[in-house]
Amino acid sequence: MDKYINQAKTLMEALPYIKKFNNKIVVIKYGGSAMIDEKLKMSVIKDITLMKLVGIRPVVVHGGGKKINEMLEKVGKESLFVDGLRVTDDETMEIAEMVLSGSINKEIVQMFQQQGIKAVGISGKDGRTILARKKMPGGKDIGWVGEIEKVNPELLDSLMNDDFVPVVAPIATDENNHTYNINADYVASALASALKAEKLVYLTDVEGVLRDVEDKDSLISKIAIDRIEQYKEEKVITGGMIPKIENCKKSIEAGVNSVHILDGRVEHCLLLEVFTNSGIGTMIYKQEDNHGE
Ligand SMILES: Nc1ncnc2c1ncn2[C@@H]1O[C@H](COP(=O)(O)OP(=O)(O)O)[C@@H](O)[C@H]1O
Ligand SMILES: CC(=O)N[C@@H](CCC(=O)OP(=O)(O)O)C(=O)O
Repeated sequence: MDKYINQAKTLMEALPYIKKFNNKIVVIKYGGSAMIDEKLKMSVIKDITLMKLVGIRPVVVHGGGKKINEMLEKVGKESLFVDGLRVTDDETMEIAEMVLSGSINKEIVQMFQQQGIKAVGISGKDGRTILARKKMPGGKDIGWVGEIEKVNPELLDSLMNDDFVPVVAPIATDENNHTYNINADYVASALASALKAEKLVYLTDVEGVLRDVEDKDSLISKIAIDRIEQYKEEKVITGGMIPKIENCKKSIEAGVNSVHILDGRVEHCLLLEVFTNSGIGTMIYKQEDNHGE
């Protein structure tokens, strides 16, 4: 009996959130480092399924950096990164596209379909959803790494209007049809901004932004966007966290209501974040909100 009372209580707690998010777009960036095993992957998909069933419009952007590293290792290639971005030569580009658009994208679509949810997998190439140009971080040439020039949300809108969950791989083309590898954190942020999403959630393999990466108890639960540069200079934020946090800032500035970095390895982290008051992970906010840190 107690079990049912508790379930009813949980449902009552979630109801205002269900209403608040009805028909709103939530962009979920599912990072490769949080794709650990089948059980955990399915648990993320089930949470997104539930969000969809209560009327939220989820858009999934996935990464797959870890799997690309594994495939490169198989062909004897080392993975090199500059500020969290993969140095992408011709061969790396080919492998990255095969892994992201071919393998991971279709696996996620298949998992949604197993849950009875309509899903379509695309990359930024499809419907010219993402137009890219070459990115040169600090003037450095790191190969076929793209910067997002423009998002055309037409295809995503029609998929959502037809009740599909769009699943997006972070690959795009430029005007000359060159293929680019784009860090999925940038894609998630650009789509969230273009779609005027209510929420952008990054699922990764850490509790959130940590003051000390080695100490999981050093979580910074709230970060004002004007503190980000300082954290970068102090080397609190390094590697794969750089693209994530820079993009959180961009989305907040573009009007996305809230941006969160969560540990995708925690079961039901998405439900906890979306449907309860007790947020987990790190929330990025605008200075004037005066949330305090
Ligand atoms: N201050 C920080 N707090 C948490 N993680 C950090 C921080 N600075 C760097 N990182 C690194 O960022 C990684 C997450 O980025 P990344 O590996 O690219 O994940 P994803 O595949 O989810 O995009 C963490 O595993 C951690 O090693
Ligand atoms: C340019 C660049 O860095 N592209 C990324 C794309 C995949 C990605 O972003 O995967 P995660 O989200 O799992 O890190 C890469 O090649 O790893």
